Amino acid sequence: MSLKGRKKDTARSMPLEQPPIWPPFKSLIPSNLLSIQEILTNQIVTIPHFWPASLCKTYVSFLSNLPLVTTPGKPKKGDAVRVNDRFQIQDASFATRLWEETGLKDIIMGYVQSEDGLQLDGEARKQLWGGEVVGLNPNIRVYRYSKGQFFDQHYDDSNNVTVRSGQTDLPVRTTWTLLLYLTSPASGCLGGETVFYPDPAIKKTPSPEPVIVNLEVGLALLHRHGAECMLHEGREVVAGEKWVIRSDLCVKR
Ligand SMILES: O=C(O)CCC(=O)C(=O)O
Ligand SMILES: [Fe+2]
Repeated sequence: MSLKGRKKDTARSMPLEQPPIWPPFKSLIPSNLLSIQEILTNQIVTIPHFWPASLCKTYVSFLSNLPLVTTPGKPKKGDAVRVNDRFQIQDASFATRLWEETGLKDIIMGYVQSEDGLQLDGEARKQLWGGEVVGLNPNIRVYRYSKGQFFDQHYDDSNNVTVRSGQTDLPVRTTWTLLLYLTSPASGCLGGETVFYPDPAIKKTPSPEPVIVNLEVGLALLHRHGAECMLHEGREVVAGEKWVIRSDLCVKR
């Protein structure tokens, strides 16, 4: 499919809002016990148990009190249909905390590497993440999908943003989407799986089976976006509520 005319997940931001006072990251498991699981080569990985269930629960309670905004009825031309409630904030400080204080930086950068996960050397790591990773997109999005809500098929764009590094603002580019699931069937949420649709290896031949990522409390899902993004969707929630925190991996420009 050509890049033109693709349905996009646009993330128009509303700056000037005061960031929330996010709860502290309690009871995280040590980063050397986290692993990167490959779901689809070069496209989708997961980090199981990235957040413990207790922290996810704390966050769902906290996020429920934020001013979430329900999707405006009709999407703008070229935008995907997203039917959910969203809170969006430019919060460089939270993005840095999420990157540095949760073990994410350690495992993405390969400072720690568990035996049962994806093993990468420096070059392979750079190839996979699309450059030299420097942190997370300060554009933080929180989604709540109630029964009947979904995110229709779309592609995620790569964006040029800046991340704070010490005293300077670094020009960066987003390369992978980060989705952190806070709910799952274990917490009463049914449906809502994130589904990816691979293109056929040879044009005009049947497409491979979709890749379904099931919700798991505390699981982080990362998928490549931009020009090599796979068509994907958030399936309709059929019971309970699906809560997700979204950011993106950023590499140096
Ligand atoms: O909620 C999901 O499972 C998918 C979210 C998504 O595709 C997005 O944020 O761009
Ligand atoms: Fe997406």
